[in-house]
Amino acid sequence: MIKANPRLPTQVKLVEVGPRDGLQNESVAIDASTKVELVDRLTDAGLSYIETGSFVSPKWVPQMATSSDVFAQIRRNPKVTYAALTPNLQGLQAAIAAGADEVAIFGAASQSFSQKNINCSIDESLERFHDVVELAKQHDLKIRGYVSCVLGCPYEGDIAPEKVAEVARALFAMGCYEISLGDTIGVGTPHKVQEMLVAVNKYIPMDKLAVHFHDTYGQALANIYTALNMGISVIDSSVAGLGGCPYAKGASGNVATEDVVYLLDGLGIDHGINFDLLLKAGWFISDKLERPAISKVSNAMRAK
Ligand SMILES: CC(C)(COP(=O)([O-])OP(=O)([O-])OC[C@H]1O[C@@H](n2cnc3c(N)ncnc32)[C@H](O)[C@@H]1OP(=O)([O-])[O-])[C@@H](O)C(=O)NCCC(=O)NCCSC(=O)C[C@@](C)(O)CC(=O)[O-]
Repeated sequence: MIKANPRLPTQVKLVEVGPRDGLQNESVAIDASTKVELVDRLTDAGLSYIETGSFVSPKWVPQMATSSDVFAQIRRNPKVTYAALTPNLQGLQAAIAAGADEVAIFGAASQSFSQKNINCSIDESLERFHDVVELAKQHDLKIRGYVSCVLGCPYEGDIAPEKVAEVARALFAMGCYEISLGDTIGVGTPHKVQEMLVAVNKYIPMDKLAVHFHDTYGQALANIYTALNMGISVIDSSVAGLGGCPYAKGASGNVATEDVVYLLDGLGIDHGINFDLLLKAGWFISDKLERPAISKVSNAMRAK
């Protein structure tokens, strides 16, 4: 028996982004009750962190307009964190009213993506986030930070690792307890991931970083394996591989939670997920969307 690689973590936390990142780009309106059932199923499957919705402008992302209803109707497990994305004070106030356990602010390492996604420059976004963080702290809410386009931008192409490090550092200094590094358009490959993580790690310890890969070019699992080997132990993923960003044309879904769990099982890394219930949650939402999951593992298991 080959010994486990000592550099790999023994335990990984999965941040389930399916109900938010996964569904935000769906063009057909999905009713709140379907989203609620998805979140409840993910809770039952053992996910400890579920990004349940976002409080953004309904004109910009109509699919998330039902987030308050979803938060009101989910069956909460006190051990689970039900989180929401909040771009500004208005969003934060709505998230507080809805009872979100945690919030996330989301910036970008690309000037053009920042403008398209949240209608302001990177510097303006950091100023805005500062106010959000201050109010969240007053409410004892933990804040997660996202940096998008860490390995490429749909408008600008390559992004310098130093730029990613600069934005991540600013969010961390502001008070985000963890920074999730997003390959929004899924163009990254392992060496680029390494370079980017080394740059960010100059300012932020690995145990305060998470990775958020989209699988557009089929590189997500290779990138995750690279990140695990570098000491990352928090991974964002989306049940059934749902997802795509409305402001990143051609970007496909997040890496599927099912695929990540299968990888972790093969590496002997603990994750706390009930694989069978996770698969069923993925099949539930895939049936609702009337298409197969974007997950090789999910589809292979369903075909058995
Ligand atoms: C940031 C804004 C609001 C700026 O949008 P804006 O138009 O500049 O905002 P504004 O402050 O000028 O307000 C304009 C209108 O929006 C309303 N408004 C203003 N704020 C809110 C709010 N929070 N909730 C509800 N409504 C809001 C506000 O009330 C007003 O309404 P009106 O008077 O015209 O009727 C807009 O650009 C927006 O909502 N963007 C969100 C885009 C988004 O959600 N993108 C997807 C998430 S990011 C992502 O997926 C990437 C990630 C995180 O997963 C990681 C990765 O993969 O890289």
